[in-house]
Amino acid sequence: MSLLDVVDLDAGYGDLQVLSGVDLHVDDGEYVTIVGPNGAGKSTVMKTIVGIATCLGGSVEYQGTDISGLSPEEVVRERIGYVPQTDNVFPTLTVEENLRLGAYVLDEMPTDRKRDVYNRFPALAGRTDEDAGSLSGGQQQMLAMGCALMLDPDVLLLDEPSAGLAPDLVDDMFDRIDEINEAGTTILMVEQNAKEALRRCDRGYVLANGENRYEDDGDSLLNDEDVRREFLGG
Ligand SMILES: Nc1ncnc2c1ncn2[C@@H]1O[C@H](COP(=O)(O)OP(=O)(O)OP(=O)(O)O)[C@@H](O)[C@H]1O
Repeated sequence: MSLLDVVDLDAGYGDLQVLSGVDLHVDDGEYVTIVGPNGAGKSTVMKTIVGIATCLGGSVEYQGTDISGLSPEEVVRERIGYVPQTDNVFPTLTVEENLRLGAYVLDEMPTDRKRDVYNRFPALAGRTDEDAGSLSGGQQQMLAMGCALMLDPDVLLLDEPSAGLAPDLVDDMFDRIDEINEAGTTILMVEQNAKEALRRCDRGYVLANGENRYEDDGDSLLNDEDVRREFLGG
């Protein structure tokens, strides 16, 4: 049993089926990435795990329990953190207010977690009372991750964390993700920046047309001639 098991998953939006028979697993402590072309269904895998997209068949199991019928709020209570690709902070609320909302399902604001988030992302610590919308793109992405980390998640789902960042910030973002994983949080990440994601992760999946195409450790996928030709631009 893995920490997270996606088994023969069919999923989509309403009647529209996007995923067909997707299998994926993430072990405790692992860093797993999903890559593939635009529209492959990568984000839909994440959205199905967190209860936003519709599971039409198969299952999502977390610590051996089927969670495919849970609402997004129930999934968060299972300590599955999720950072969507866009609109992942409230721009008119302050940094501090965003972090409080990250912990909204908890009965009490966890002060230790907040301190940990500020230690991890010092750029946020000096801007606690500023509106999230006034932060740079990179800082907003860090705040979005901070909100998810407020729950002390066992696993963090990251949907294209490098999207929209200036090139010099992309490496920094990947370094932060490495640090979060090294501190013990399991990572499942979707990335357009496929080469860098595969370099950083333990294992990767290539999805295309809503189906599994390749699965291997990151370096093997990076060095696989077919994967390179079909999906990594040679
Ligand atoms: N809310 C939605 N309602 C209906 N169809 C959707 C919705 N979100 C995504 N889709 C469709 O599902 C398919 C897969 O989209 P998805 O966002 O999962 O792909 P992706 O691999 O993450 O691509 P990208 O890299 O472009 O984000 C696409 O055809 C997309 O148009």
